[in-house]
Amino acid sequence: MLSVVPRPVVVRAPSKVNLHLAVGDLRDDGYHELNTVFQALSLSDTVSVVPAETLSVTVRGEDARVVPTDSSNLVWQAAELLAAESGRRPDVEIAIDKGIPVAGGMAGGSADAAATLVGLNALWQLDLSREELDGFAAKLGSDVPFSLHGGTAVGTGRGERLLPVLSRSTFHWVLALAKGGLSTPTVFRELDRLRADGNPPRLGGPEDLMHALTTGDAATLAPLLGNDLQSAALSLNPGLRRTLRAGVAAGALAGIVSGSGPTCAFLCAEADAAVRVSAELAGAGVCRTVRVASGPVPGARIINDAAEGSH
Ligand SMILES: C[C@@](CO)(OP(=O)(O)O)[C@H](O)COP(=O)(O)OP(=O)(O)OC[C@H]1O[C@@H](n2ccc(N)nc2=O)[C@H](O)[C@@H]1O
Ligand SMILES: Nc1ncnc2c1ncn2[C@@H]1O[C@H](COP(=O)(O)OP(=O)(O)O)[C@@H](O)[C@H]1O
Repeated sequence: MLSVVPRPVVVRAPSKVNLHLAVGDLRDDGYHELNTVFQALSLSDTVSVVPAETLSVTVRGEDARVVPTDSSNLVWQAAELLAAESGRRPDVEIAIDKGIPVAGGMAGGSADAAATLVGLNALWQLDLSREELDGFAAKLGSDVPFSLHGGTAVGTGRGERLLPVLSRSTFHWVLALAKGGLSTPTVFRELDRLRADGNPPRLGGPEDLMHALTTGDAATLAPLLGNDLQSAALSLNPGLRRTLRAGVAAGALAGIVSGSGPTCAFLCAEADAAVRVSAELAGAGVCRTVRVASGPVPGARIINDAAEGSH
Protein backbone atom coordinates (compact mmCIF):
# COMPACT_ATOMS: atom_id res chain seq x y z
CA MET A 1 0.00 0.00 0.00
CA LEU A 2 1.25 3.48 -0.77
CA SER A 3 1.68 5.83 2.20
CA VAL A 4 1.86 9.56 1.62
CA VAL A 5 4.85 11.14 3.30
CA PRO A 6 5.35 14.89 3.36
CA ARG A 7 8.22 16.18 1.26
CA PRO A 8 10.40 18.87 2.75
CA VAL A 9 10.18 22.40 1.43
CA VAL A 10 13.73 23.46 0.54
CA VAL A 11 14.66 27.14 0.52
CA ARG A 12 17.89 28.84 -0.53
CA ALA A 13 18.83 32.13 1.10
CA PRO A 14 21.73 34.43 0.14
CA SER A 15 24.52 36.01 2.16
CA LYS A 16 25.06 39.76 1.93
CA VAL A 17 27.76 42.35 1.80
CA ASN A 18 27.20 45.99 2.78
CA LEU A 19 28.54 48.08 -0.10
CA HIS A 20 28.03 51.17 2.07
CA LEU A 21 27.52 51.00 5.84
CA ALA A 22 27.17 54.36 7.57
CA VAL A 23 26.60 53.95 11.31
CA GLY A 24 24.92 56.73 13.28
CA ASP A 25 24.91 57.19 17.03
CA LEU A 26 23.66 54.67 19.58
CA ARG A 27 19.87 54.93 20.01
CA ASP A 28 17.97 54.61 23.28
CA ASP A 29 16.84 51.11 22.27
CA GLY A 30 20.45 49.84 22.03
CA TYR A 31 20.58 49.89 18.22
CA HIS A 32 22.44 52.26 15.91
CA GLU A 33 20.77 54.19 13.14
CA LEU A 34 22.10 52.88 9.82
CA ASN A 35 22.25 54.10 6.27
CA THR A 36 23.41 51.08 4.34
CA VAL A 37 23.37 49.58 0.85
CA PHE A 38 23.07 45.80 0.92
CA GLN A 39 23.89 43.45 -1.91
CA ALA A 40 22.79 39.78 -1.78
CA LEU A 41 25.52 37.33 -2.85
CA SER A 42 25.43 33.86 -4.37
CA LEU A 43 27.22 32.31 -1.39
CA SER A 44 24.17 30.86 0.35
CA ASP A 45 22.63 28.49 2.91
CA THR A 46 19.81 26.04 2.25
CA VAL A 47 17.14 25.29 4.81
CA SER A 48 14.59 22.51 4.57
CA VAL A 49 11.45 22.21 6.68
CA VAL A 50 9.32 19.09 7.08
CA PRO A 51 6.52 18.18 9.54
CA ALA A 52 7.73 16.26 12.62
CA GLU A 53 6.60 15.19 16.12
CA THR A 54 8.33 18.16 17.69
CA LEU A 55 10.50 21.17 16.77
CA SER A 56 14.14 20.28 16.08
CA VAL A 57 17.11 21.83 14.28
CA THR A 58 20.04 20.07 12.61
CA VAL A 59 23.01 21.80 11.00
CA ARG A 60 25.57 20.55 8.52
CA GLY A 61 28.29 22.22 6.50
CA GLU A 62 31.74 23.56 7.26
CA ASP A 63 30.95 25.64 10.36
CA ALA A 64 28.14 23.38 11.62
CA ARG A 65 29.69 22.62 15.00
CA VAL A 66 29.60 26.28 16.10
CA VAL A 67 25.93 26.80 15.24
CA PRO A 68 23.44 26.29 18.09
CA THR A 69 20.63 23.75 17.57
CA ASP A 70 18.46 25.00 20.44
CA SER A 71 16.13 27.96 20.86
CA SER A 72 19.04 30.39 20.36
CA ASN A 73 19.10 29.44 16.67
CA LEU A 74 17.23 32.08 14.68
CA VAL A 75 15.40 29.37 12.70
CA TRP A 76 13.92 28.01 15.94
CA GLN A 77 12.74 31.53 16.83
CA ALA A 78 11.30 31.99 13.33
CA ALA A 79 9.31 28.74 13.62
CA GLU A 80 7.99 29.63 17.08
CA LEU A 81 7.01 33.11 15.94
CA LEU A 82 5.10 31.92 12.86
CA ALA A 83 3.45 29.09 14.82
CA ALA A 84 2.29 31.45 17.58
CA GLU A 85 0.98 33.94 15.02
CA SER A 86 -0.93 31.26 13.13
CA GLY A 87 -2.23 29.40 16.19
CA ARG A 88 -0.45 26.08 15.67
CA ARG A 89 2.38 24.04 17.18
CA PRO A 90 5.85 24.56 15.68
CA ASP A 91 6.30 20.85 15.06
CA VAL A 92 8.83 20.79 12.24
CA GLU A 93 12.27 19.44 11.61
CA ILE A 94 14.50 22.21 10.27
CA ALA A 95 17.70 21.16 8.52
CA ILE A 96 20.27 23.85 7.76
CA ASP A 97 23.10 23.39 5.27
CA LYS A 98 25.64 26.16 5.94
CA GLY A 99 27.56 27.71 3.07
CA ILE A 100 27.71 31.15 4.72
CA PRO A 101 30.47 31.66 7.33
CA VAL A 102 29.16 31.80 10.90
CA ALA A 103 29.54 35.13 12.73
CA GLY A 104 31.26 36.37 9.57
CA GLY A 105 29.38 39.64 8.91
CA MET A 106 27.49 38.02 6.03
CA ALA A 107 24.07 37.57 7.71
CA GLY A 108 24.08 33.76 7.77
CA GLY A 109 21.69 33.44 10.71
CA SER A 110 19.40 36.04 9.12
CA ALA A 111 19.44 34.10 5.84
CA ASP A 112 18.36 30.96 7.68
CA ALA A 113 15.60 32.80 9.52
CA ALA A 114 14.29 34.31 6.27
CA ALA A 115 14.42 30.88 4.63
CA THR A 116 12.43 29.38 7.51
CA LEU A 117 9.73 32.04 7.18
CA VAL A 118 9.41 31.36 3.45
CA GLY A 119 9.52 27.58 3.91
CA LEU A 120 6.91 27.45 6.68
CA ASN A 121 4.63 29.88 4.86
CA ALA A 122 4.52 27.27 2.07
CA LEU A 123 4.54 24.13 4.24
CA TRP A 124 1.71 25.36 6.47
CA GLN A 125 -0.09 27.02 3.55
CA LEU A 126 -0.37 30.27 5.50
CA ASP A 127 -0.55 32.43 2.41
CA LEU A 128 1.12 35.34 4.21
CA SER A 129 1.73 38.46 2.16
CA ARG A 130 5.15 40.01 1.55
CA GLU A 131 4.32 42.75 4.09
CA GLU A 132 3.34 40.24 6.77
CA LEU A 133 6.53 38.25 6.22
CA ASP A 134 8.52 41.51 6.40
CA GLY A 135 6.96 42.29 9.78
CA PHE A 136 7.95 38.86 11.18
CA ALA A 137 11.42 39.18 9.66
CA ALA A 138 12.06 42.54 11.37
CA LYS A 139 11.07 41.02 14.74
CA LEU A 140 13.74 38.33 14.30
CA GLY A 141 16.68 40.63 13.46
CA SER A 142 17.74 43.79 11.67
CA ASP A 143 19.17 41.94 8.64
CA VAL A 144 16.35 39.40 8.21
CA PRO A 145 14.09 41.61 6.00
CA PHE A 146 16.97 42.05 3.54
CA SER A 147 17.64 38.30 3.50
CA LEU A 148 13.99 37.89 2.43
CA HIS A 149 14.23 40.52 -0.31
CA GLY A 150 17.71 40.03 -1.73
CA GLY A 151 18.91 42.02 -4.74
CA THR A 152 20.45 45.38 -3.90
CA ALA A 153 18.66 47.65 -1.42
CA VAL A 154 19.13 50.67 0.80
CA GLY A 155 18.50 49.89 4.46
CA THR A 156 17.63 52.54 7.03
CA GLY A 157 16.39 52.52 10.63
CA ARG A 158 18.33 49.67 12.24
CA GLY A 159 18.69 48.22 8.72
CA GLU A 160 15.20 46.74 8.51
CA ARG A 161 13.54 49.49 6.42
CA LEU A 162 14.31 48.69 2.79
CA LEU A 163 14.14 50.42 -0.55
CA PRO A 164 15.17 48.40 -3.60
CA VAL A 165 17.97 49.77 -5.78
CA LEU A 166 18.11 49.10 -9.49
CA SER A 167 21.40 47.43 -10.33
CA ARG A 168 21.45 45.83 -13.74
CA SER A 169 24.88 44.25 -13.84
CA THR A 170 26.41 41.38 -11.96
CA PHE A 171 29.38 42.13 -9.73
CA HIS A 172 32.10 39.59 -8.96
CA TRP A 173 33.46 39.14 -5.46
CA VAL A 174 36.13 37.19 -3.64
CA LEU A 175 35.44 36.49 0.02
CA ALA A 176 38.25 35.83 2.48
CA LEU A 177 36.80 33.85 5.38
CA ALA A 178 38.59 34.29 8.71
CA LYS A 179 39.46 31.70 11.33
CA GLY A 180 37.06 32.80 14.06
CA GLY A 181 34.01 35.05 14.00
CA LEU A 182 33.29 38.50 15.42
CA SER A 183 30.24 39.20 17.55
CA THR A 184 28.05 41.91 15.97
CA PRO A 185 27.18 43.69 19.30
CA THR A 186 30.89 43.66 20.30
CA VAL A 187 31.87 45.34 17.02
CA PHE A 188 29.18 48.05 17.42
CA ARG A 189 30.39 48.62 21.02
CA GLU A 190 34.00 48.88 19.81
CA LEU A 191 32.94 51.56 17.31
CA ASP A 192 31.22 53.50 20.12
CA ARG A 193 34.45 53.21 22.15
CA LEU A 194 36.62 54.43 19.27
CA ARG A 195 34.24 57.33 18.70
CA ALA A 196 34.26 58.24 22.41
CA ASP A 197 38.09 58.23 22.39
CA GLY A 198 38.59 60.20 19.21
CA ASN A 199 36.91 61.14 16.00
CA PRO A 200 37.21 58.37 13.42
CA PRO A 201 35.98 59.48 9.98
CA ARG A 202 32.28 58.84 9.27
CA LEU A 203 30.82 57.93 5.90
CA GLY A 204 28.43 60.38 4.30
CA GLY A 205 25.41 59.40 2.22
CA PRO A 206 25.53 56.67 -0.45
CA GLU A 207 24.51 58.91 -3.41
CA ASP A 208 27.74 58.50 -5.42
CA LEU A 209 27.73 54.77 -4.81
CA MET A 210 24.10 54.50 -5.97
CA HIS A 211 25.04 56.34 -9.14
CA ALA A 212 27.97 53.95 -9.69
CA LEU A 213 25.56 51.01 -9.30
CA THR A 214 23.42 52.33 -12.12
CA THR A 215 26.48 52.50 -14.41
CA GLY A 216 27.17 48.85 -13.63
CA ASP A 217 30.91 49.50 -13.80
CA ALA A 218 32.88 47.69 -11.06
CA ALA A 219 35.88 50.04 -11.43
CA THR A 220 33.61 53.05 -10.77
CA LEU A 221 31.98 51.32 -7.81
CA ALA A 222 35.20 50.05 -6.18
CA PRO A 223 36.58 53.32 -4.67
CA LEU A 224 33.12 54.18 -3.28
CA LEU A 225 32.74 51.05 -1.10
CA GLY A 226 32.80 52.00 2.58
CA ASN A 227 32.05 50.62 6.03
CA ASP A 228 32.05 52.56 9.32
CA LEU A 229 32.33 49.26 11.22
CA GLN A 230 35.62 48.45 9.49
CA SER A 231 37.79 50.44 11.94
CA ALA A 232 36.13 48.62 14.86
CA ALA A 233 36.56 45.19 13.23
CA LEU A 234 40.24 45.99 12.50
CA SER A 235 40.74 47.18 16.04
CA LEU A 236 39.40 43.83 17.37
CA ASN A 237 41.19 41.76 14.72
CA PRO A 238 44.28 43.67 13.47
CA GLY A 239 45.31 40.75 11.23
CA LEU A 240 42.51 41.73 8.84
CA ARG A 241 44.67 44.65 7.61
CA ARG A 242 47.02 42.10 6.04
CA THR A 243 44.10 40.28 4.46
CA LEU A 244 42.74 43.52 2.96
CA ARG A 245 46.17 44.43 1.57
CA ALA A 246 46.72 40.95 0.15
CA GLY A 247 43.43 40.98 -1.78
CA VAL A 248 44.27 44.26 -3.48
CA ALA A 249 47.83 43.09 -4.16
CA ALA A 250 46.31 39.98 -5.77
CA GLY A 251 44.44 42.17 -8.26
CA ALA A 252 41.08 43.05 -6.65
CA LEU A 253 39.74 46.54 -7.41
CA ALA A 254 39.03 47.15 -3.70
CA GLY A 255 38.52 45.29 -0.44
CA ILE A 256 36.30 45.97 2.57
CA VAL A 257 35.32 44.24 5.77
CA SER A 258 31.85 42.76 5.24
CA GLY A 259 29.40 44.23 7.78
CA SER A 260 30.73 43.58 11.30
CA GLY A 261 33.40 41.23 9.90
CA PRO A 262 35.67 39.40 9.99
CA THR A 263 35.01 38.25 6.39
CA CYS A 264 36.78 40.53 3.88
CA ALA A 265 35.02 41.11 0.55
CA PHE A 266 37.00 41.99 -2.59
CA LEU A 267 35.35 43.48 -5.65
CA CYS A 268 36.87 42.25 -8.92
CA ALA A 269 36.63 43.55 -12.48
CA GLU A 270 35.08 40.36 -13.89
CA ALA A 271 34.48 36.67 -13.19
CA ASP A 272 37.90 35.52 -14.49
CA ALA A 273 39.66 38.12 -12.38
CA ALA A 274 37.79 36.87 -9.29
CA VAL A 275 39.03 33.33 -9.92
CA ARG A 276 42.62 34.60 -10.29
CA VAL A 277 42.40 36.75 -7.13
CA SER A 278 40.89 33.88 -5.15
CA ALA A 279 43.72 31.52 -6.14
CA GLU A 280 46.41 34.01 -5.19
CA LEU A 281 44.70 34.97 -1.94
CA ALA A 282 44.27 31.31 -0.97
CA GLY A 283 48.03 30.87 -1.28
CA ALA A 284 48.91 34.02 0.68
CA GLY A 285 48.18 32.54 4.11
CA VAL A 286 46.07 35.52 5.23
CA CYS A 287 42.73 33.80 5.82
CA ARG A 288 41.10 30.44 6.61
CA THR A 289 39.61 29.90 3.18
CA VAL A 290 38.46 31.76 0.09
CA ARG A 291 35.17 31.79 -1.84
CA VAL A 292 34.11 33.35 -5.14
CA ALA A 293 30.62 34.85 -5.30
CA SER A 294 28.52 37.14 -7.45
CA GLY A 295 25.68 39.54 -6.79
CA PRO A 296 23.02 40.70 -6.74
CA VAL A 297 20.98 37.48 -6.37
CA PRO A 298 17.36 37.04 -5.19
CA GLY A 299 16.33 36.74 -1.54
CA ALA A 300 15.08 33.56 0.17
CA ARG A 301 13.42 31.35 -2.48
CA ILE A 302 11.91 27.88 -2.54
CA ILE A 303 14.06 25.63 -4.73
CA ASN A 304 11.79 22.57 -4.85
CA ASP A 305 8.00 22.42 -5.01
CA ALA A 306 6.05 21.84 -1.85
CA ALA A 307 3.96 18.96 -3.26
CA GLU A 308 3.49 15.79 -1.20
CA GLY A 309 5.20 12.69 -2.52
CA SER A 310 4.19 9.01 -2.17
CA HIS A 311 6.49 6.19 -1.14
C1 LIG B 1 26.17 44.75 11.15
C2 LIG B 1 25.12 44.24 10.20
C3 LIG B 1 25.14 45.09 8.91
O1 LIG B 1 24.26 44.62 7.96
O2 LIG B 1 25.26 42.91 9.78
P1 LIG B 1 26.28 41.71 10.23
O3 LIG B 1 27.64 42.20 9.96
O4 LIG B 1 26.05 41.41 11.67
O5 LIG B 1 25.93 40.54 9.34
C4 LIG B 1 23.71 44.37 10.84
O6 LIG B 1 23.44 45.69 11.18
C5 LIG B 1 23.48 43.48 12.02
O7 LIG B 1 22.20 42.95 11.92
P2 LIG B 1 21.74 41.67 12.78
O8 LIG B 1 22.89 40.69 12.85
O9 LIG B 1 20.43 41.22 12.25
O10 LIG B 1 21.63 42.34 14.19
P3 LIG B 1 20.49 42.21 15.32
O11 LIG B 1 20.34 40.77 15.67
O12 LIG B 1 19.29 43.00 14.96
O13 LIG B 1 21.22 42.97 16.51
C6 LIG B 1 22.31 42.41 17.22
C7 LIG B 1 22.99 43.51 17.99
O14 LIG B 1 23.79 44.31 17.09
C8 LIG B 1 23.74 45.68 17.47
N1 LIG B 1 23.09 46.46 16.39
C9 LIG B 1 22.47 45.83 15.33
C10 LIG B 1 21.88 46.57 14.32
C11 LIG B 1 21.92 47.99 14.44
N2 LIG B 1 21.37 48.76 13.51
N3 LIG B 1 22.53 48.58 15.48
C12 LIG B 1 23.14 47.84 16.45
O15 LIG B 1 23.70 48.39 17.40
C13 LIG B 1 22.93 45.75 18.76
O16 LIG B 1 23.86 45.62 19.82
C14 LIG B 1 22.06 44.49 18.67
O17 LIG B 1 21.67 44.02 19.94
N1 LIG C 1 21.04 29.76 11.84
C1 LIG C 1 22.16 30.29 12.36
N2 LIG C 1 23.31 30.27 11.66
C2 LIG C 1 24.44 30.82 12.19
N3 LIG C 1 24.52 31.37 13.40
C3 LIG C 1 23.41 31.42 14.14
C4 LIG C 1 22.20 30.90 13.65
N4 LIG C 1 21.24 31.11 14.57
C5 LIG C 1 21.85 31.74 15.60
N5 LIG C 1 23.15 31.92 15.36
C6 LIG C 1 24.10 32.63 16.27
O1 LIG C 1 24.26 33.94 15.74
C7 LIG C 1 25.63 34.35 15.77
C8 LIG C 1 25.87 35.28 14.56
O2 LIG C 1 25.81 34.51 13.40
P1 LIG C 1 25.70 35.00 11.89
O3 LIG C 1 24.32 35.39 11.59
O4 LIG C 1 26.32 33.91 11.09
O5 LIG C 1 26.71 36.22 11.84
P2 LIG C 1 26.65 37.77 11.53
O6 LIG C 1 25.73 38.39 12.57
O7 LIG C 1 28.06 38.22 11.68
O8 LIG C 1 26.14 37.96 10.15
C9 LIG C 1 26.42 33.03 15.72
O9 LIG C 1 27.63 33.14 16.43
C10 LIG C 1 25.48 32.03 16.36
O10 LIG C 1 25.77 31.85 17.73
